[in-house]
Amino acid sequence: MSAESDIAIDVRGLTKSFGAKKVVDNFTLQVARGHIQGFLGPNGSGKTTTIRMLCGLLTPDSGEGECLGYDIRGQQEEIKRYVGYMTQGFSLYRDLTIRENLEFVARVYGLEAPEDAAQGALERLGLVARADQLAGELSGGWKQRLALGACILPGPSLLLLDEPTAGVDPKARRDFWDEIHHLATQGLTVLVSTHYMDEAERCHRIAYIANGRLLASGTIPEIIASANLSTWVVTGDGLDPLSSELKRQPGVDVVARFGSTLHVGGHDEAAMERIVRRYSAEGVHYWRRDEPSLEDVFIDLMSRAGADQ
Ligand SMILES: Nc1ncnc2c1ncn2[C@@H]1O[C@H](COP(=O)(O)OP(=O)(O)OP(=O)(O)O)[C@@H](O)[C@H]1O
Repeated sequence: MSAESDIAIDVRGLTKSFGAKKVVDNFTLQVARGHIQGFLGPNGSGKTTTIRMLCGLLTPDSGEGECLGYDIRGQQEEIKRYVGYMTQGFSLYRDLTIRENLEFVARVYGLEAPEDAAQGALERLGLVARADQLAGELSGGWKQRLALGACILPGPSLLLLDEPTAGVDPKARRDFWDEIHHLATQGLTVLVSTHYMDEAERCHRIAYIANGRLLASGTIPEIIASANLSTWVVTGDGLDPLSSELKRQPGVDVVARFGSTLHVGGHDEAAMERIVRRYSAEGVHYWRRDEPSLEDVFIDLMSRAGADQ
């Protein structure tokens, strides 16, 4: 890193349009070194576009900032040297073995001893026993792990991971996240986009965007507190008709089904209490006050933003 700053990402007012559509709108974020920053938002909300601006692959229409102390507008080459970017479409050569893939990537990066670098990555990722297996034969979870291994080969200071675990099974996702935490304890900063709530909960801080706008940012308790949502958990029979009915009630902002429960929330606490009293009196359902979950808050943010998902 060029500057001895504790801040790895520091961007202000990033804005980007494609044609007439403003895809990222006045995006501001700071990420401390060694932190895992989660990046969430509905499909098409501008996460990939933001990530591409952070690493110098795309120039913002307006806004400014530094990544690893380098100017995102003028020092793109320096940024690329110290950033590992795992794109959504990250692909490996299916017909090459795992070792050959890693050696190939090491050569592309111009590393001095590609064989040694590949061997180091194999050991670090627990892939030594599979080194001679074709990458095309790996399960989804191992493929992503290999992709992560390729990203960290040149020793980046910052990892930008764009939905790295999409479509990967829960066990493999947990393993992948153990690896991310391991890398962060070694001083790497990680910004990772995801749609999974359990992954969001493993981040130090979260940023949530919809329609290109940053709607919430902070630790999970901070985001939950700032949502100011009074939430009840409802159980009992006939939750689907109840859900449809509640969605039409003024004062109810969130109605979401979670397994055999319904989460119901609103910003107007008095209005919510009136609704709860009325429905509780019917004696059909059991209403219990609870803290809003992170997912409740995101559902609320999304509906308020009018995001189409
Ligand atoms: N090069 C481009 N030209 C035109 N439109 C683009 C381009 N890149 C992205 N877009 C549009 O910008 C919007 C935001 O896309 P982006 O990929 O940044 O969202 P995202 O949050 O990463 O979505 P997802 O979660 O689906 O990956 C989308 O409507 C997309 O179609």
